[in-house]
Amino acid sequence: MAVYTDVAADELADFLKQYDLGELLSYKGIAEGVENTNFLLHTSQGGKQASFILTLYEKRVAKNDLPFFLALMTHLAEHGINCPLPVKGRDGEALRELSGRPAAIITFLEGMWPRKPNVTHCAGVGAALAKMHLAGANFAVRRANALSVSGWRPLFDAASHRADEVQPGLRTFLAAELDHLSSGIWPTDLPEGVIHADLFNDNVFFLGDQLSGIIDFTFACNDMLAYDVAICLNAWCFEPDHSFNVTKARAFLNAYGRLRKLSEAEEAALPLLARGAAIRFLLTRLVDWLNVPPGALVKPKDPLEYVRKLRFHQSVRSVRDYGLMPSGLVA
Ligand SMILES: Nc1ncnc2c1ncn2[C@@H]1O[C@H](COP(=O)(O)OP(=O)(O)O)[C@@H](O)[C@H]1O
Ligand SMILES: N[C@@H](CCOP(=O)(O)O)C(=O)O
Repeated sequence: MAVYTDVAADELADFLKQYDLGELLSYKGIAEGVENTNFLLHTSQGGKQASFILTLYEKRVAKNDLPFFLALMTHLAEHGINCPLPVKGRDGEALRELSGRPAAIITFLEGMWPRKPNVTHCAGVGAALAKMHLAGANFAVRRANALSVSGWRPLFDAASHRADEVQPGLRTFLAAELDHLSSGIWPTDLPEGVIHADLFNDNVFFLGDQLSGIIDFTFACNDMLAYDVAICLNAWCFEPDHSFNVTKARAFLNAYGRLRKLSEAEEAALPLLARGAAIRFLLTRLVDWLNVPPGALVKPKDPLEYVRKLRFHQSVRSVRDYGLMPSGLVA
């Protein structure tokens, strides 16, 4: 997250009167993340201190989708996933408005996101992702993925005229990849369900090496479960020098597969899905890189990291390159 919208102390104190959370002791903007405005709140009630996260939903979040995200967190928490819970006001509502933005308070999750993910972290994420997919199976509310194939072209159109400022040749590289991925080869018949769609290391908390919870459901939607796996391969299994770490990938995929086995079709589609996931994050990063709002407290993420990842996936021939023996083959 980041801080795009400022909230004055008296405005926040008034806002909190709608909740049973006690008195506001302090609050501060959180500089991490890029999508929404987040504040850490400390309140005091009956001599006890408590912490909460206040989110003001910004640019990429459609107001109509907010009930989906809030209901999903509640559903997942009720089905054994450690994730934040929306806090309801005295009127029973979790979603309201603050400083002209849709806003919600969620519970604070203990833990730290790993700055340097190791193999154990990757295995923890694989298990947590599979558990989330299973827990989401009977969630009735639906939300289409606005950032799947048909959502990539508008991002490209918004940024392509300046892409070569970021790296010479980037525009042509992106155009060719987009044409390839939108040429009718994107899978349509793989198992679907609720996906997180942004399970990066800054959205997964650990206490030591033990995964303690997952946050940030503002891209969650219904899509192919294997696409979520592909997003995590991108987010967790590359080194800071952008080389692919097959040991991390194997740990991640095996931990996932122990709880939810990938079908042969899902395995076969993984290189393609990983290319799609790479271009999706490349494009949103590129748009953000070129459009930092003046005065915003935000550190845009490097789009070029995803050029290198995408080139790697382009060279992948089968799931073996991700460290897995394809199902159906004897080891
Ligand atoms: N429920 C939570 N508990 C503890 N910290 C949180 C929680 N939600 C967000 N944070 C903190 O805020 C940061 C940004 O949150 P995130 O949801 O990723 O932002 P964004 O809405 O921009 O995607 C996280 O990296 C974490 O440090
Ligand atoms: N994970 C995305 C950025 C959006 O996620 P946030 O949780 O950091 O706000 C990326 O790495 O491009």
